[in-house]
Amino acid sequence: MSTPLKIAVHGAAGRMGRRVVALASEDSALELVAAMENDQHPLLGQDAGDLAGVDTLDIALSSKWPNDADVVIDFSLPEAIDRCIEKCVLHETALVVATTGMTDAQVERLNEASESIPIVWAPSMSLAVNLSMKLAQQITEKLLDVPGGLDIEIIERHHRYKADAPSGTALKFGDLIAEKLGDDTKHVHGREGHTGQRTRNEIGYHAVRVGDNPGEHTIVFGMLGERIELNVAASSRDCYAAGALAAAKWLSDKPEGMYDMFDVLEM
Ligand SMILES: NC(=O)c1ccc[n+]([C@@H]2O[C@H](COP(=O)([O-])OP(=O)(O)OC[C@H]3O[C@@H](n4cnc5c(N)ncnc54)[C@H](O)[C@@H]3O)[C@@H](O)[C@H]2O)c1
Ligand SMILES: O=C(O)C1=N[C@H](C(=O)O)CCC1
Repeated sequence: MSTPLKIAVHGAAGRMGRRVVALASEDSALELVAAMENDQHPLLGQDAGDLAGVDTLDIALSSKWPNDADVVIDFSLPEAIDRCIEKCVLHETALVVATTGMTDAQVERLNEASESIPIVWAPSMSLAVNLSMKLAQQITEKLLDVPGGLDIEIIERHHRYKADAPSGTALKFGDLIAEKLGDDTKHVHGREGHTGQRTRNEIGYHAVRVGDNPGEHTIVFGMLGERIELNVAASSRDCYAAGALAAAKWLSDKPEGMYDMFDVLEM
C-alpha cells in the first residue's frame, strides 16, 4: 500500500474543519498529522477526532504549525489566512484554500504564494456547485441575445452563523457569468429605496441567512414570458469536505501554481 498523504486541517474545530477531520479519518489514503486552531481557542489540547465525533486520533488541537504535512486544508477565517499562507510557503507545503471573504490584498498574497507552492483555491469545493457554475455560463451564452433582454439575479441562502455576505460562491457565479455578459456588467448587491428601473447589464445579489442551511444558490435567468432558475443546494457540509479532500489528493503531485476546482474536477 502506498504511503498515506499527510494532511493538516487549519480551522480544525470549526463547522467545516470537523467534517474534514471526520471524512479524512475514514480514508486510508490520508493521514491527519495536525489540527490547527487559533492560539486562544478554548479547545486547544482536545483530540481532533473526539471533536469531530469520530474515533480518537491522537492528534491534539494545536496552534503550532506542523513541518511534516504534505497538504494543508484551510477552512478558517480571513483573519487567519495570512499566517496560513506564510507558513505553507515557509514549509513548501501544498495548500487547499476554502476560506471565503478574503480582502483583495489577501488574494494578492495568495496569488504571490502560488508562484512557489501549489494552491487550489475555490469558494465552493462542491462538485454540484462547480458543475452548476459551468451550466450558468452556458445558459448565459445561449440567452445573451434573447428578445426583450436577459435579467440575471443570484440568491444565496446560508446558515445564520455565516459571517460574510454575499457568499464567495455567489461572487464566483457572478464573475463567471460576467465573463459572458461583458466587461461593463454591474454587480448590484441588494436593492433598497427608489432604485429606478433595472438596467440591462447588471447582476443582482441577495443573501439570505436562515437556520442551519449548509449552502444553497439559485441563479435566476429572467426573460419576458419565462425564466430559468438554476438551483444547487447542499444537504450537509460533507460535499465541501469531500471536495477539499479530493483537491488535496489531486494537488499532492502538482507543481507550484494557482488551481481551482475546475482543474481538480477536470471540468
Ligand atoms: N470552499 C468551500 O467549499 C467552503 C464550504 C464551507 C465553508 N467555507 C468557508 O470556510 C470558512 C469556515 O467556515 P465554517 O462554517 O467552518 O466557519 P467556522 O467559524 O465554524 O470555522 C472557522 C474556524 O477557523 C478558526 N480560526 C479562526 N482564526 C484562526 C486562526 N488564527 N488560526 C486557526 N484557526 C482559526 C475558528 O476558531 C473556527 O474554528 C468560511 O470562510 C466559509 O465561507 C468554504
Ligand atoms: O458555510 C459557509 O460559510 C459556506 N460558504 C461558502 C461560500 O461563502 O461560498 C459556500 C459553502 C458554505
